Amino acid sequence: MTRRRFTPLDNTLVLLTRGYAWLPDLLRRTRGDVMTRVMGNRATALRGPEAVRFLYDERHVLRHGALPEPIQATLLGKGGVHSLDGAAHRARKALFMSVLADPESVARLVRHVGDAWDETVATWPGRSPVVLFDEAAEIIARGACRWAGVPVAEAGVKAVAEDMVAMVDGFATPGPRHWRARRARKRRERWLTRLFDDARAGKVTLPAGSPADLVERHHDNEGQPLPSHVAAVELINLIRPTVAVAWFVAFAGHALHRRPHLRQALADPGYAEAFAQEVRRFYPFAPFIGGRAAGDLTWRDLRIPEGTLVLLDLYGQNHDAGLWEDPYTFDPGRFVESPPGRDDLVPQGGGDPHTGHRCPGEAVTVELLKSLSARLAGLEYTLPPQDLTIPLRRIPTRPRSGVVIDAVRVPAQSRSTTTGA
Ligand code: HEM
Repeated sequence: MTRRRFTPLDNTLVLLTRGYAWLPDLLRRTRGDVMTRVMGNRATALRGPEAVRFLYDERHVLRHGALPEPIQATLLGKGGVHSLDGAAHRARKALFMSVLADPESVARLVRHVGDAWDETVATWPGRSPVVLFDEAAEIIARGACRWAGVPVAEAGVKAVAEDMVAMVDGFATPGPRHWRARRARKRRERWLTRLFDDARAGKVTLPAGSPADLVERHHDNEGQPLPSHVAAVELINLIRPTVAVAWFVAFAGHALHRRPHLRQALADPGYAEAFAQEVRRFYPFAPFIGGRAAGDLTWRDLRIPEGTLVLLDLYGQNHDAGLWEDPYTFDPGRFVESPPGRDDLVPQGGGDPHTGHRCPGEAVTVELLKSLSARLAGLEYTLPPQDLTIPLRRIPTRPRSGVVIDAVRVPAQSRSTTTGA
């Protein structure tokens, strides 16, 4: 019996209205054997660890030309690492790995963000209620700019945080959120292009060894330095997704509200790590990734013509009952004894980050989330009545209220245990 479903109608509208449920529903209906159309392109969708290894093999799927213009003009920028293949990609990726796979560099970032958290949280008792999502974005932006070697006046940090959030928030939607995202990207690319131009003209000095300095001095696979505007895109590719960890911090606040008994356990770094992994698995963030078939391919009994958009269902895989027991239960315990398998847990893509497009920022994400979740759990606060629903139709989603916390108290013990952690 042939099960293949060809759904000839363009699915873009369904994607926009179903959000995170779109691909999981489609794969369930077609039992994983589907050809459809998205944004005018022939597309198919895969899921599971084997599919990860298939898709992240460059002989099968390439990225060049796969990114729609609205995503480049908001989330990712043009000319950056996301759209490269082959030797050009590996050379650029090495730059990111040199910054993000170096434990000392990650620890420096976590320290900067932790210090920014402690400075800011000390002001919360005097100004609560506060919105956890907004505060986390600003705190992380302050720490990330200090770490990256990007000079920002204290008064400018809020605007940087808002622009980084806007680029992420508006990439997958038409309308005002999308136009805000385009304006934010233009503004921040102009800002950082000027920084690189000034550094190259000797008007400013980037702190030696800082991420900004490493981007400025990077040479591509043909021995050429990055043009200033591409350097700006790549520096934003370090700052923007770091600020995006604020989404996970808001989700951590949501999880701690639903399961207050987990608070104490977060003082144990091993448990905090399991908690961070479960936040990344359980809560919806990146729905899927994709590229174009490099030639005519066969995946199991599915024939995929050259040029087809091949999507990997990240959200569906992180909730696949074949991989996870009780996938819709939030349970950090599942990661206490054993860390997640490389190609099982895929909130930030799969495969090997050195050779493929998997996110190079997973260590940063997990370490920041561990540190900030433990700090949050160490505070005393209440949640006033608010809308904590997480709409699955909205990409990217978050608790509608942003997680409002009130009557914040910073216990003396929490101040001494979190400082410098
Ligand atoms: C907030 C949590 C994060 C999420 C949900 C996330 C998600 C992702 C996803 C889904 C991809 C695409 C993988 C693919 O195309 O196969 C990606 C790529 C990437 N991420 Fe992240 N990411 C996060 C944090 C970070 C951080 C903290 C950084 C850097 C500080 C970072 C830098 C990058 C870069 C540079 C790429 C492009 C890699 C390439 O094309 O080779 N991300 N991320």
